[in-house]
Amino acid sequence: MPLSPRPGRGSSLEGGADQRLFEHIARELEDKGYCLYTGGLSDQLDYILAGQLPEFPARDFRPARIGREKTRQKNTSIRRDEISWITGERPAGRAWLDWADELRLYLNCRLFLGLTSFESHYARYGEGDFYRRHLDAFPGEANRVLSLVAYLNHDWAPGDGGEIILYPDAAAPVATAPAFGTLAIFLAEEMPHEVLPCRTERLSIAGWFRVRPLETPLL
Ligand SMILES: O=C(O)CCC(=O)C(=O)O
Ligand SMILES: [Fe+2]
Repeated sequence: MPLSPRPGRGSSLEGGADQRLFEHIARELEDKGYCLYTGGLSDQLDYILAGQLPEFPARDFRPARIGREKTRQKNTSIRRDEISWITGERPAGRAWLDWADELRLYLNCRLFLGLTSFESHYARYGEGDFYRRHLDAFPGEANRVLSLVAYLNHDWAPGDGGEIILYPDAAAPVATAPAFGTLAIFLAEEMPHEVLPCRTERLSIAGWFRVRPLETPLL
């Protein structure tokens, strides 16, 4: 399915509706170190995210691992999802990477973050799957700086589990259901978080803005 900008509505590359969302994210990051956004998507982002579902690549999912490069390992007591890296070869994935790049440039201007790249994968949690409390980056490694998760689950019900819980340093934990249109953005080195066990399939895209390019290929 081709996924070019929605006809007649303007590309997000031209700026527009998403600028308000970008500014909201910047403010929340400044204030709290995270943003859990449930405020409604622009037409463009709604279209981009809805476009991922038909492309959800059924065959190249593989069990997620923890750690990076030499220390990478599968550990199903910590993490049970399956992932598929987004390479940008397919139109929906490309549109998502382009959108994330606009956000990267905005946040660089606004918060001087110096983000240089973005890596992202689809994630599929099956019934009973979870991701225990963790950080997305080891402090001081100057690697993954900002995490971005977009949820793709229409009709997510309260009993379906799968909430993401953020654990801010100086405030009570916050939980959000992985409903379609919700975005979670948080500082990767500073925000412990977890995914509670799911009672049904849970689809998402997770990505990380980095301050230096990948040294080894994605596995
Ligand atoms: O899917 C989520 O809500 C968060 C996933 C996550 O923490 C990760 O992939 O590192
Ligand atoms: Fe994480």
